[in-house]
Amino acid sequence: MSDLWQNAMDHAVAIARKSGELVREALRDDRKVMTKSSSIDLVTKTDQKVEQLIIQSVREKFPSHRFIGEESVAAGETCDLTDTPTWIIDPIDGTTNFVHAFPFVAVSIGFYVNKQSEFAVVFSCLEDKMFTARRGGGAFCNGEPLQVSDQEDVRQSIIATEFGSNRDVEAVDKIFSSLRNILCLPVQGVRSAGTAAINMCLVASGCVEAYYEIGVHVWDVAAASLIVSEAGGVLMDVDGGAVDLMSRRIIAANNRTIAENLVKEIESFSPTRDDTPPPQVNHY
Ligand SMILES: O=P(O)(O)OC[C@@]1(O)O[C@H](CO)[C@@H](O)[C@@H]1O
Ligand SMILES: [Mg+2]
Ligand SMILES: [Mg+2]
Repeated sequence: MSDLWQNAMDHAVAIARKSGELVREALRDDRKVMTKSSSIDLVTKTDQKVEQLIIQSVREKFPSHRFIGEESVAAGETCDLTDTPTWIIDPIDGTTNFVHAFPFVAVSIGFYVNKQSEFAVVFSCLEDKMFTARRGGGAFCNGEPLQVSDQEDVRQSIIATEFGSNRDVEAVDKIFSSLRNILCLPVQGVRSAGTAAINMCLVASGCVEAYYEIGVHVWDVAAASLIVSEAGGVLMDVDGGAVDLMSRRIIAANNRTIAENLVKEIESFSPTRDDTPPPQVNHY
């Protein structure tokens, strides 16, 4: 039987590769930086250019599809996931890395229908690694199948996490308290690639056992979630329940045992959800 979304997936791979070329060129010539919500929430013209490139090209081919894009939401678009086919785009996951030429930068494209992930593309464009997954069809890197690690012992694991862009002292204290608990289990190592999408692809590749973070956005994790689950991994909320992509909290692990070990150590908190409507402005 032919795959209903094969055409769309082929387009996602092609446009991610083209976007990656644009990112690589910009890395040589143009890394002028602007800020969004704070002095450490960075954006560049390349983030905006890549998102426009992806949205325009998809719109031409699939005019009825919808979008959730990081830079479009920053510009005031809503962040609602409906049953309509929706492309969830992070044009550059790892903008801070990009600005500093730290070599982990990804273009992330997730595709959802009826709120279910159908396919995913994460292009780690400086490593030239194209991660793909199709629901029920497995996960791949440059065409090679991916499989999570079979490690069951958290003490023999590497755990990835990030510090995010929230510098609110209470949140930072919780982030450090969780990190301290996990380090002292002890685990064999803690790593940060600087991009949620690549951290999750490392879980899918079996290089790290798990990744967790509070503060991610839906566009950081929408694509890589399918890559992890199709590589045999699990997704969980930091409190142990089902993951909710809009909640800004995630554990992506090789198996439930490792994920549940992390749940016990993480001091959870709840950032403002991605699907919270912006405050109403009254024009009297
Ligand atoms: O802003 P960007 O570069 O797309 O997102 C990158 C990032 O800061 O977002 C997450 C936290 O929001 C982190 O996991 C990751 O490092
Ligand atoms: Mg991101
Ligand atoms: Mg981004």
